[in-house]
Amino acid sequence: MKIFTSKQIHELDTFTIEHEPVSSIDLMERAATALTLAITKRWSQTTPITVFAGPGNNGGDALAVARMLAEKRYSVTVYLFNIKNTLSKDCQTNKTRLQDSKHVKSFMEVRDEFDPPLLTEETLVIDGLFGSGLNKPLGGGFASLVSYINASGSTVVSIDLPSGLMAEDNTYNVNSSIIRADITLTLQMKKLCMYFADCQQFLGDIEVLDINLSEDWIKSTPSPFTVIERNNVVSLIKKRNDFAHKGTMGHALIIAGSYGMAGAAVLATKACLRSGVGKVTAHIPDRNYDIMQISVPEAIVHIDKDEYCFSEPMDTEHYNAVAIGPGIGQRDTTAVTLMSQIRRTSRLMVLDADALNILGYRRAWLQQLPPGLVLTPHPKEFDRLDGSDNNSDYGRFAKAREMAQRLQAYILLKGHYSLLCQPDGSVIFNTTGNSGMATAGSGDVLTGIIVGLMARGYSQAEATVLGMYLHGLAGDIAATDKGCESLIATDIIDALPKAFLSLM
Ligand SMILES: NC(=O)C1=CN([C@@H]2O[C@H](COP(=O)(O)OP(=O)(O)OC[C@H]3O[C@@H](n4cnc5c(N)ncnc54)[C@H](O)[C@@H]3O)[C@@H](O)[C@H]2O)[C@H](O)CC1
Ligand SMILES: [K+]
Repeated sequence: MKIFTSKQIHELDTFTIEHEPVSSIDLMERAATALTLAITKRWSQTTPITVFAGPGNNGGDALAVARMLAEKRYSVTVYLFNIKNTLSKDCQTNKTRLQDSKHVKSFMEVRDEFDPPLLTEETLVIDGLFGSGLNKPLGGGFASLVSYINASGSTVVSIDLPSGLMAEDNTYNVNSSIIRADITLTLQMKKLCMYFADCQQFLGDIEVLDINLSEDWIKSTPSPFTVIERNNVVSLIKKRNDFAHKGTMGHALIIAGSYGMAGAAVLATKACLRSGVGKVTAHIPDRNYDIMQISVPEAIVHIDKDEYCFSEPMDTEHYNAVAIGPGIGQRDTTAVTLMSQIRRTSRLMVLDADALNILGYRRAWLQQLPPGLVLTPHPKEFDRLDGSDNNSDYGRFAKAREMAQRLQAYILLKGHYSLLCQPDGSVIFNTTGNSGMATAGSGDVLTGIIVGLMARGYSQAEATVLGMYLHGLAGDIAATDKGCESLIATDIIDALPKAFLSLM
């Protein structure tokens, strides 16, 4: 599924109007009908409703919804903000239609002074001030109105977007000038901002309302941003050959776990074994030998000459893919060894956790990275790699996208909607996973899955897409049994078989 920018959605609108064909006022009526249905499904006629409409088409939608609700005998009070004395054409038409309707309890057009009405916890506020046409953060009277609505305790339904929220980049927005909706009824498709964690506080629950915008346009218009769907993942899965043996199913090498961090190596290795690969070798310091042998009897264990940490690069020719990082620590010896290991490895490689921290603290080394690496940072690790802090989620997304192009790397940025930035500038958002997966070791499991899939014969792009989807799906399956609060990384590994099976 593609994600389009607000500019593109506007083009989609225009295309639909020309080619369906449908007049723009009838398209607005269609949107309002869907919005009204979504509201009447949830609230009965006894709910007092206050509608705030802006001067553009978001306001036009709101006025049409107000009329439809009033005609269904809801008690509706409407404020239309027309400060500049210009309404969009369809907003103007809907203003006239509303004034002609006999059922609206009260309608007021605000030109300058405005005394906000009493809003109580019983009131349902319909927020149609601004949608995808917002071009800068709200200020002045609109910002005050937004703060007033937010403080009212009323339930708020936002049309298309919470007013004040930009459809894409909210880096420089002002939180207090954005509506905090309980429900956002968004038209046709989710906007880019809806995939970022720092925007969730404004969006509430999101329902996407289909208003039948042109499928031809949607199919034929490219977008660098997409959302993984189940069928994309199912089509990636490789069938196992009936004559397969462990020698033909790939051999993964995992360099992980310094002294005191054996668990990271154990988790990555176990997850890797559950990912369909033939063999897994774990390279660990001597002190962790017994732990690994006992915890994962299926693994081959290769011991570092150092008792405590990763200190000597390995010959990787016998392996199909290599993962480096979970729990390796950040000692200077390990840092130097990491770089020589990267330089001498020609196999597909995933770098995670401490491998990324090492690079984050020695950013000049980034220039020496070969193309084609998979990097799996969480937000903090990415900020270190990028040498910045306080990134907004949009900012981090934009920088990760740029970095993936510059380094020709696959950067999987972990989060609620994990996203994969590819060397060609495309970005794929994941939709599986839950808050229970924000737990120690969860990332080590993901690394194990990805290296297993790469060793098994998947490309970097296939392994990261399939890996992040499976990891989230296994987390979702585990959460149905363990709940988000109690979920631990091992539960994700234990649910991997069911996750795989559900895709077969
Ligand atoms: N394809 C669809 O999804 C459909 C969407 N519809 C609705 O239309 C709006 C977008 O309408 P548009 O007129 O383009 O923009 P807005 O109503 O969001 O606002 C435009 C209005 O606001 C002024 N403005 C912009 N920024 C600011 C600001 N910071 N402060 C004050 N004023 C501002 C701008 O100058 C304009 O006057 C979409 O969200 C849907 O709700 C259609 O109805 C159906 C198809
Ligand atoms: K809105």
